[in-house]
Amino acid sequence: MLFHVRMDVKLPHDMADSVAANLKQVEKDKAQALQRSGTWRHLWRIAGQYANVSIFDVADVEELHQLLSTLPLFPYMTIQVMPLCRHPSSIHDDDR
Ligand SMILES: O=C(O)CC1=CCC(=O)O1
Repeated sequence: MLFHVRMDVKLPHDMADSVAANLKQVEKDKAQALQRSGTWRHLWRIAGQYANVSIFDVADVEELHQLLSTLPLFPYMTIQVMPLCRHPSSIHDDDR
């Protein structure tokens, strides 16, 4: 199942720079591993915002929740999820 996910990140102003840098690095490592495995299909920065739009390819909504809720930045993100299904006019065979 494909899901469109928007993540808005808001780190506390009083978070130490070193803590923030470490969290971002661990998040990056996890995100890149999930991209390599094909689970995190797309990752886009929303221009001008500390936010991203992503496409996840997971078995079901439980897997998506497990994945999102264990991201290192999860406590600092507002997340919006949209389930996707194939558009009848799509020419992309992997849109499912
Ligand atoms: O910077 C973000 O948008 C949050 C994030 C998701 C994956 C990652 O590496 O950073």
